[in-house]
Amino acid sequence: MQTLTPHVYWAQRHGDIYLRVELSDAKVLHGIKPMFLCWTAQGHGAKGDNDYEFSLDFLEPVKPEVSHRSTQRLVNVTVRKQEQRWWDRLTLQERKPLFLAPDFDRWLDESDAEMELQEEEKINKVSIESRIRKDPYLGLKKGYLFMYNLVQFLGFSWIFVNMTVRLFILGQDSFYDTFHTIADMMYFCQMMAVAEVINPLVGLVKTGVFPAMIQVVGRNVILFVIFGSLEEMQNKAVVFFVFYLWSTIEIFRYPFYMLACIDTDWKLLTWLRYSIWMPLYPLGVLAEAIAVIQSLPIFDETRLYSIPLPTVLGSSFSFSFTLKIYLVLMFLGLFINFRHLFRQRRRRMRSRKRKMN
Ligand SMILES: CCCCCCCCCCCCC[C@@H](O)CC(=O)SCCNC(=O)CCNC(=O)[C@H](O)C(C)(C)COP(=O)(O)OP(=O)(O)OC[C@H]1O[C@@H](n2cnc3c(N)ncnc32)[C@H](O)[C@@H]1OP(=O)(O)O
Repeated sequence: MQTLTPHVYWAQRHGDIYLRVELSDAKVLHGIKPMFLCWTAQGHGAKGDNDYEFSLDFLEPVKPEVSHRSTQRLVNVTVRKQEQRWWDRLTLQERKPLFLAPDFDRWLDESDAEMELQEEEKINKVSIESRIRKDPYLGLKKGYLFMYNLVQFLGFSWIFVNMTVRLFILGQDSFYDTFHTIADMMYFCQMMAVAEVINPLVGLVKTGVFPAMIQVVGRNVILFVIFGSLEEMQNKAVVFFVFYLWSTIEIFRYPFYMLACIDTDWKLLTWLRYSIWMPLYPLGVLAEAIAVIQSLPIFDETRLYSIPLPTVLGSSFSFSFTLKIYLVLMFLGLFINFRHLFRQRRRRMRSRKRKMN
């Protein structure tokens, strides 16, 4: 038996490549690399029973999984593009291989394929919406989330505006009594923020519980344990930076969520929600780390939260040791949440790009 090349017909969509190979009773083997497909089969083609083979150097990378569907007359091969993009041609080399021809049964030009994509998206949206509509408590859930976000937005806006005005009027002096003017409102907002761990837990919002837990536990340790329980920390400038960094993101995040509750999306607000965390988050963690470091000697001196030990093991177990471990956890938490937010941003921006197309 000699190895022959079968006739291959191709067409594309934004996400897929369709290949139709004219072979019957084919037993297929294939190998695929990011930009290369090697396809071999034993089957019945134009020249009878033979080994058939072809290879393609793709114009752009494709995914490693290939799906085959053999019928009595032909083999349909679907290859997924790595990026959802229209290709100018199938192969890397400009000259089309002789065995390859357009599959006019499936052929669409770019604008028709876009229309097909939009139709599919519309159908998906309708089916998702009809599934959602089945939830009898949806209105109640959205109402609760809207009110929660509104209250948080008002709280953090009060904090942000108050601190900004005081900064303009008092300059650096405002740093030192931030805690006494802002703490009550911050206590209120951060206690409410515990709901952000509960919401995904009970399925009210579709996001991970762990990132929210890191965020809420992380902030509340700083607020209640470091600032709240040590008077010596309360008139330090670091309180200003921690509170200012926290409230800056929240005056964008909560209105973004409020709009999401009423299925509205403002481009600039979405961009701000998914972008300004990039400088703010590391700065926030840095400010929090400075607060923890400044509190270590105070905990050592006051022995607050120290655990008394039997005399053979020393006098007591200082809370500052726990805080040193916590410092390491903070940077681990920063890494986990930075990655989470980065993924959320990419997902959001990608879905926006698709909507615009
Ligand atoms: C287990 C305990 C371990 C303890 C370890 C302690 C380690 C300590 C580490 C400390 C690090 C914390 C540092 C931090 O305090 C510093 C700062 O905050 S500095 C200031 C800058 N900070 C930020 O930018 C972070 C802001 N916070 C957040 O973004 C969130 O809290 C976070 C959990 C990090 C991410 O939020 P989420 O996962 O919810 O992502 P999305 O916003 O994209 O939302 C996903 C979808 O859910 C919908 N959603 C979410 N919440 C709501 C809501 N309240 N109302 C309505 N809808 C909501 C949202 O619309 C998205 O929907 P869709 O998918 O349809 O777009």
